[in-house]
Amino acid sequence: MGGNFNRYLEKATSQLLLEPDWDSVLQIVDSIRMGDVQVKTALLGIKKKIGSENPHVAMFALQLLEACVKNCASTFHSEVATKEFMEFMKDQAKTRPDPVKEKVLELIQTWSHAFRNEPSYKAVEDTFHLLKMEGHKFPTLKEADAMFDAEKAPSWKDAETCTRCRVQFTVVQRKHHCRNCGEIFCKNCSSKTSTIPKLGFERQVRVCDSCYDKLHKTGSS
Ligand SMILES: O=P(O)(O)O[C@@H]1[C@H](O)[C@H](OP(=O)(O)O)[C@@H](O)[C@H](O)[C@H]1O
Ligand SMILES: [Zn+2]
Ligand SMILES: [Zn+2]
Repeated sequence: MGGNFNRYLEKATSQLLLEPDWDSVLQIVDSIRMGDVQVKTALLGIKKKIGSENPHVAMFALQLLEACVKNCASTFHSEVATKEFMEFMKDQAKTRPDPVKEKVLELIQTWSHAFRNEPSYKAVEDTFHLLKMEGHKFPTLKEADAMFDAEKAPSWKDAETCTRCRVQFTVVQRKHHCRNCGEIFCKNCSSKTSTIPKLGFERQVRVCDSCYDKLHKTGSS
């Protein structure tokens, strides 16, 4: 699978392109969402292309990064919102000429707005404020660009009894977690699986009975 990713990355950031190769971009987004390529590996590959001396390659890589942040949900966001990656983006903003510099500033501003309620993604906001303080000119924020689903999968709770039926966990009565609410359940109360696209789970993952009903409500309006 990784091989596919690299092939599409080369295609999506080829210096011969006159405009973005959106097919390859979508293939890359899919392979990240399906878990065919590790998020860390994908971001490392994109980062190398952003750092390319060739401004066309760098721009296509930034547009690819923008699409991945918009469509790959929280697993990808948490890799982008790290101090290391934001340090890299800050350096790009300070050392590259336009249009690369302008695109980097635009992305940092958009993400800072989109992640404004996510304390664990603070590195983005810190980078935005720092560059602002240094006097870098940011383009006008387009709210629409920041309206992607930045919802994060909930962290898993721990307890000694099932959240739903209160049965005591033992060496045979094992603990299980619902990926949608993060609560802890016995096997009986979490025997269903579901995809959870809004949290980036494209494959069937374990969910508790009430989350299953919420995710699959027939929408009886
Ligand atoms: O089977 P164990 O060795 O107890 O380990 C448990 C499984 O890994 C569960 O995965 P699952 O939710 O996919 O079942 C996880 O939710 C629990 O936290 C773990 O304690
Ligand atoms: Zn139970
Ligand atoms: Zn649940």
